[in-house]
Amino acid sequence: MSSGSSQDIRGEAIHGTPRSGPGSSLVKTPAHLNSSGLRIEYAEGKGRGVYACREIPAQTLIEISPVLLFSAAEYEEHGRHTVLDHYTFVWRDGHMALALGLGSLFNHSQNPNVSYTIDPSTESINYVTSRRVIPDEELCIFYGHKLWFDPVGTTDTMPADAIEERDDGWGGLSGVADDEDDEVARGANEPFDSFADGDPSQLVPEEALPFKRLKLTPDEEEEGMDSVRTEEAWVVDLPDPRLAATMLKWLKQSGLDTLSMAHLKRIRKVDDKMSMVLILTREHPQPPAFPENIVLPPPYVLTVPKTAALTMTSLKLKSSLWPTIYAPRKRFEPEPWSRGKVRWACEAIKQVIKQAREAGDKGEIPIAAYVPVPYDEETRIATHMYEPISAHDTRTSLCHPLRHSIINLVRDVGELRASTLHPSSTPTLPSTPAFDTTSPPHQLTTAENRSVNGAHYLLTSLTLFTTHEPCIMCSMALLHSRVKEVVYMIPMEKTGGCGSLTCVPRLEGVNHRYVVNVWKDMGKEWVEQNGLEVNDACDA
Ligand SMILES: C[S@@+](CC[C@H](N)C(=O)[O-])C[C@H]1O[C@@H](n2cnc3c(N)ncnc32)[C@H](O)[C@@H]1O
Repeated sequence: MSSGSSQDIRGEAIHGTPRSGPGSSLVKTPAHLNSSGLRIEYAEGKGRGVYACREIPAQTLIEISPVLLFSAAEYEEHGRHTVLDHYTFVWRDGHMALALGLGSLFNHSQNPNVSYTIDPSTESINYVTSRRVIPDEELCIFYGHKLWFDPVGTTDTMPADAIEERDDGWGGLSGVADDEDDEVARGANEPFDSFADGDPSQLVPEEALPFKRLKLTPDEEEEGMDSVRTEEAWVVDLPDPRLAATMLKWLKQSGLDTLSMAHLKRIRKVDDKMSMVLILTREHPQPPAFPENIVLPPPYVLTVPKTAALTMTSLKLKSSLWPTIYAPRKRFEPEPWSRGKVRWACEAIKQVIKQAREAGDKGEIPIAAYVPVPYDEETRIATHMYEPISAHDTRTSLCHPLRHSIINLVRDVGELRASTLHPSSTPTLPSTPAFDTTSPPHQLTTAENRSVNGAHYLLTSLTLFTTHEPCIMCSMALLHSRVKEVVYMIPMEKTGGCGSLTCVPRLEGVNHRYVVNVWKDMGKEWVEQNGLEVNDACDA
């Protein structure tokens, strides 16, 4: 597993000296209490292995193994000269790791039925089935191409390049998918059907989802003074504490009591000295003028925190500038997904790919977007979405640089919903091509306008799937549309507004944030084979 060169030790173990390494079959295998229906058994020519006692659906979390970490030096000096060399692999920061529990007993297969992700925060590895596993089937992971033993198993045909590079230890496991990296699961041959069976109400563990959710809010918040965000405000000293009530009343009446300072306490008391923060200088560049009956010293500018304190440490730091409100935020807790909902997403992804391919066949840029009928009944009723809607890119056919699939779709969905509320208001829906330039739009009456109330561009509560990452323009349009969630497949390094170039819903100050889910990386080859490759400068 390690990248050491202790061939002799490996050789001894592989060829089976009892108790000297993996593969000794002189000892009975222990029972295992793992509740996922796994057992340990000898696997012909491989030593112990992990087997399924019953059928296990795809994407089931079957084991969480804590790991023991060794420093690189400790490992180099001791570990690698022992049998541990068969079991340890490269972790992060140069550490070596030994999986406890069942983790060290999964054998290698070229066609694995189990994938794994490391979780550095709990120093553990999660093992998830990448396809349906039948009773008594051996559960195997993929160690990588550089093996240090001769793999056993009919399907384990070694690629030539792997044979050449064989003595590199458990290099493959150094490629364990790290949840901070993108890879979610292996077994990419069945990318969209792994959830086809199993209980639809069963919740899917985060690491088994076929997409990765982008974090929209930072976890760490201002734990050092240099990271505290500040701005300037007008402050006045109150020589007489009784003036505080009069001033508060005046602030309210004069409209200076704005929400932008809700994170600050109005009054600061240091020893006997009382001061009051009045207004941010960006909102009021000049010092506010007090009414004649209130006699106070002139206001002065002071640096104050820009936001509330999320942690006790930041409260202490911020309050040293000005008393600040403590408002611990719930960490970003993503909504759990059930197998049924993942299945729904897989179907939507298949649809959007189909639409994009068809667009490509017609000579358009092969990018499409799709809003399926919402998964749950409640949202279907609330949104009036009983038909899926899709749109593709029409920049080529309409010779118009703004006809991106998402812009087309936002308009189509919005208009469909507006027409559901007011059938007379939008007579030509959904429009294909998405921008019908021939028929003039119906002019809404004032009353219609009021009750449609933005429904003609709103995607509130809906999930939008797109083949390619939305560009910044489209990401902004999605923000205005109040879409709930966006799922995309192909990141757009040069133009993407949902994680690549920037992440619009993560920007400070935006008044709506939508969830962004990035489908697991299908690889460049897959993109090419499916006709979804677009010019680097193109965006969705
Ligand atoms: C992490 S251990 C796996 C558990 C091991 N079979 C045991 O009994 O402890 C890795 C070792 O298992 C053996 N092994 C794993 N997969 C194998 C395979 N496909 N064919 C042959 N040996 C295998 C090799 O000896 C390897 O060094």
